[in-house]
Amino acid sequence: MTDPEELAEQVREGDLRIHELEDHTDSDTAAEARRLFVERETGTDLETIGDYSFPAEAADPNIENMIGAAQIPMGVVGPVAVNGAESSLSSGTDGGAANGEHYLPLATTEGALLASVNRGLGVIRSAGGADARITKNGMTRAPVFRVAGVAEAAETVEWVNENGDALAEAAESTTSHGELIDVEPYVVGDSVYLRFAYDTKDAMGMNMATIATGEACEIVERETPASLVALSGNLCSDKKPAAINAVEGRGRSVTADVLIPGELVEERLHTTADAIVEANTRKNLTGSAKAGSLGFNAHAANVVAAAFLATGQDEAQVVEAANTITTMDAREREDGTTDLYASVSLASLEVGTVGGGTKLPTQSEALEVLGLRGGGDPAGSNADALAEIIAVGALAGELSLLAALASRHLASAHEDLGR
Ligand SMILES: CC(C)(COP(=O)([O-])OP(=O)([O-])OC[C@H]1O[C@@H](n2cnc3c(N)ncnc32)[C@H](O)[C@@H]1OP(=O)([O-])[O-])[C@@H](O)C(=O)NCCC(=O)NCCSC(=O)C[C@@](C)(O)CC(=O)[O-]
Ligand SMILES: NC(=O)C1=CN([C@@H]2O[C@H](COP(=O)(O)OP(=O)(O)OC[C@H]3O[C@@H](n4cnc5c(N)ncnc54)[C@H](OP(=O)(O)O)[C@@H]3O)[C@@H](O)[C@H]2O)C=CC1
Repeated sequence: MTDPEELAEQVREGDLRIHELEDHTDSDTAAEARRLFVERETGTDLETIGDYSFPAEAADPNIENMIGAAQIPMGVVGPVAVNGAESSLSSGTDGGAANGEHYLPLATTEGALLASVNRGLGVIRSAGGADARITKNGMTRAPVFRVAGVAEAAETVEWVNENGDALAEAAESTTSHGELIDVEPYVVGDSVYLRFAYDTKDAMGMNMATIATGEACEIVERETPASLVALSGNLCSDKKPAAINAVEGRGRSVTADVLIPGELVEERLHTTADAIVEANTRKNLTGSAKAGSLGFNAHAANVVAAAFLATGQDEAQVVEAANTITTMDAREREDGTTDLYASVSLASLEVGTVGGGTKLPTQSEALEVLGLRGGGDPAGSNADALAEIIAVGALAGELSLLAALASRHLASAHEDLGR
């Protein structure tokens, strides 16, 4: 059937359920029929929501009950200058995945954000670029098992610790890319949690890790007294603020840093290294500690969220992906002037360049702008590079916002650009 009016009427009369439309027609007609139904039920006009530019079929793996698309303005900042081949702060270190200059697409509704990140990136470029490195990589899934008590818990943990190879064989039988890196057991009374960590290469890897862990759980149940209660037991920890991700990492743990000459701070950020350091200490460190914050930064979430929306990452993971500690340090030079050392460390940045939302047409174009669409060579290098570039973007945002605060420009900037 191809008449959206007729299909909408069938939904209204209860002859068809709203999610069954794709069983009777193509994806675009189904979305149109659903839109017509919703328009009539709610007395609305959904013309703009319905005005999307990609075939609805392309979004079949990404959404159910589709009626159209939410359009978020997308801009570009940069270039982001990343010194992947050689460190600018020390010698003889291994290279990073991203190297050179990359334009970074960001999608947001917050005026002044791109201007701010752009300013920070300009300063980083003038300072010779930032270093960025992945220091840990592992996407986690932690099922919870029931045991009778502590004796069975210990028996289960012992078996797991001695049978890593059997667990890896089972888990890796479900994927040609994923590799099981580690299984960390945790016991709480009669519950056993096994935190599986995978190298998921260029995929963010949550489907991959979940499917692989499901397979490994079957052996755990067969070989130990443990009985699976839930494939995710929240020690993973996915889409919740959690200290375990901040400490142990999840996805990519990535750090970026830069040394900015004092005169550049004064010229381009209208303040001094000392003033930025004081703002960082009193705001991002002491203020965050007093607030009981999990992150110790100003607005890393702004860059992470905008990059996630632009490049098709799972937006709910901004919860942990933005978990960042920002440090700023004044480094005195022999001539008596003071440079600014600045860093961000994102503990659990979950990103991919294949799978999930990265395949959607606009998101895939945004990854193309970065030169990072699809799988990397070697596998995993594109997702590593994306993580490093986002980290440098976050560093730029921290620098610019802290400078605006130190020079008392935040309110005026948002009066000018954000209203
Ligand atoms: C707004 C600026 C940058 C002005 O800063 P400025 O130094 O007066 O700007 P400028 O006109 O001299 O330009 C400097 C550079 O900024 C960039 N720039 C400048 N304007 C634009 C523009 N229209 N579009 C794109 N880029 C722009 C651009 O790179 C430019 O260099 P150029 O290319 O000209 O050589 C500065 O005041 C600033 O960064 N303010 C901070 C704003 C900010 O960071 N907002 C973030 C959101 S705040 C928030 O969400 C979280 C919060 C605050 O609640 C968290 C917390 O609690 O801390
Ligand atoms: N299931 C869950 O519990 C959760 C799911 N999600 C959703 O999961 C999705 C992301 O899962 P994810 O596993 O990343 O993606 P997909 O499920 O889209 O799978 C991506 C697949 O791409 C294949 N692939 C091809 N080239 C590469 C490469 N270079 N590197 C890595 N893999 C490659 C892999 O296949 P193969 O494995 O065969 O090698 C991989 O499994 C998102 O849509 C997200 O919203 C989010 C949170 C929880």
